Amino acid sequence: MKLQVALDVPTLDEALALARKVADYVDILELGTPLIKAEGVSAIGAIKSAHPNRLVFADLKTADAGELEADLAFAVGADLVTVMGTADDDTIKGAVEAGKKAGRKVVADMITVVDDRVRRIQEVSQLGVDFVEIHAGLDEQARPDYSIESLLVDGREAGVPFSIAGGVSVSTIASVKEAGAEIAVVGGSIYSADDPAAAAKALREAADLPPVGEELPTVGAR
Ligand SMILES: O=C(CO)[C@H](O)[C@H](O)COP(=O)(O)O
Repeated sequence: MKLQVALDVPTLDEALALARKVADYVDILELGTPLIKAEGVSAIGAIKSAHPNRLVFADLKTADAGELEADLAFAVGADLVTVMGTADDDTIKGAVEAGKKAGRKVVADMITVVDDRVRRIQEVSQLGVDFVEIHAGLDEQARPDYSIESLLVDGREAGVPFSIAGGVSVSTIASVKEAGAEIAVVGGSIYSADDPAAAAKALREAADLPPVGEELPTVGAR
């Protein structure tokens, strides 16, 4: 399993500073959606230039014009982009097409509630995304009855490559790995910590992950 940090901070300067602190302990650096909205896609290139041997994940959460938006992010250095798992099938196919052209990866973000999430996960996988992010967003996490467990249940059942995002912490990351996730995505547990580097290191240790290598990590089915 790989560890992905979500740089959910509002400015590029803060994202660069946070990335610098945690880069030794994470495989993937994610530019959160608010950061991309605030700073534009050029921020993707800035993070990639600063960390060429880390995968850079652009959390575009594309809802329309899949090929166009993915093209924009790949052109400036994104290794992976997200498209909404509940977007129109043609939007997802467009993003997949952009991924094929660029030789980069496309992730379907399953953040939106759907009646049968496992079925939709399998459908988007068939549309060609590299993996799905089974995800409870910040608003869903804020509900008192929120538990990460339902994400893990669906991941186990879906039978396709997946990542998990939704308040992953040092106390849950081992269960994320045990469920078979390829990637654990961690935002708040790292960026809200007094010492983000120590938090990222502790997450790695809690999941018994090997040290981050010098090579660019590989993720996804192809
Ligand atoms: O995409 C996101 C919110 O939409 C977050 O980046 C993702 O949920 C990870 O952050 P956290 O660990 O705080 O949930």
